[in-house]
Amino acid sequence: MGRPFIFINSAMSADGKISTKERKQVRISGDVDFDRMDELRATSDAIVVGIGTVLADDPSLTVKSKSRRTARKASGSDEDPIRIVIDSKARTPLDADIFIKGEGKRIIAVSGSAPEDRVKMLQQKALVITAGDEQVDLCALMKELDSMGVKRLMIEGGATLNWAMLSNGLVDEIYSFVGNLLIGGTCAPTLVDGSGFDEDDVLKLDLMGMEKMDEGVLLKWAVVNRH
Ligand SMILES: NC(=O)C1=CN([C@@H]2O[C@H](COP(=O)(O)OP(=O)(O)OC[C@H]3O[C@@H](n4cnc5c(N)ncnc54)[C@H](O)[C@@H]3O)[C@@H](O)[C@H]2O)C=CC1
Ligand SMILES: Nc1nc(O)c(N)c(N[C@@H]2O[C@H](COP(=O)(O)O)[C@@H](O)[C@H]2O)n1
Repeated sequence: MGRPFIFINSAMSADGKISTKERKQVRISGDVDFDRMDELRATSDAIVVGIGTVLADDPSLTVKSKSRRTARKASGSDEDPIRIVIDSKARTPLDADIFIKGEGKRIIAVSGSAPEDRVKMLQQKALVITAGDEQVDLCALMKELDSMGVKRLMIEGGATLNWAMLSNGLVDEIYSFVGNLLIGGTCAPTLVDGSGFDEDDVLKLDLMGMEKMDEGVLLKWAVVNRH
């Protein structure tokens, strides 16, 4: 395939929102779903987020369970998967939690349009990969990650990155926890934002499974990619 197996994991409200209109993080998942997410992190080679998520949430993206961290270590891996930020203009703050918390490699994926001084600063903290001219070229990046040994890749959002990955045919499966709340707001991000598909071109999914979890439901979808 020339790229890793790629899945999106996300939590959304019953009306499809993944955070508020101010892009403030909301606890949508319950304990069981957060634990399922932790297992997905622990069994992935790398976790990817967009710069919008880093600026909004400052996530650490670490594996939370001590036993899972220990098991990863025992199998010769770092306690945390490689943590990757898609950041065309190299805006990741130098004091972001992904640099401070956990262990293992960090990658900042930038484009040719990133300011050189910012790239130099980030190189003190992470491996910086340049792919694409104005925006990160996600297809080229996925190929490069594959050649580095990343075979199982978890996408943790946000809405714009999810769109970019899906519209480039780069996603195999989506795991979406739907929580028992409404967030509302025309501008609140949804599972997939971006410019959207045309009517004749909508992306089809196959339902792989559904399960009641916490006070919501977990939906598992396979993406029917066109190529
Ligand atoms: N409930 C959940 O499961 C999750 C919710 N979120 C929420 O999502 C929101 C952030 O989502 P967004 O603002 O959409 O930001 P995002 O995290 O999707 O990052 C998008 C940014 O990535 C950059 N980028 C670089 N190369 C790109 C490319 N090739 N294609 C597209 N974008 C590229 C652009 O600067 C773009 O604005 C936050 O409010 C956060 O709380 C984020 C993760 C999980
Ligand atoms: N799966 C899930 N459920 C929720 O209810 C959420 N609010 C989120 N949010 C995302 O989780 C990330 C936080 O990671 P750390 O705890 O800092 O490791 C962050 O990206 C949130 O947007 N996810």
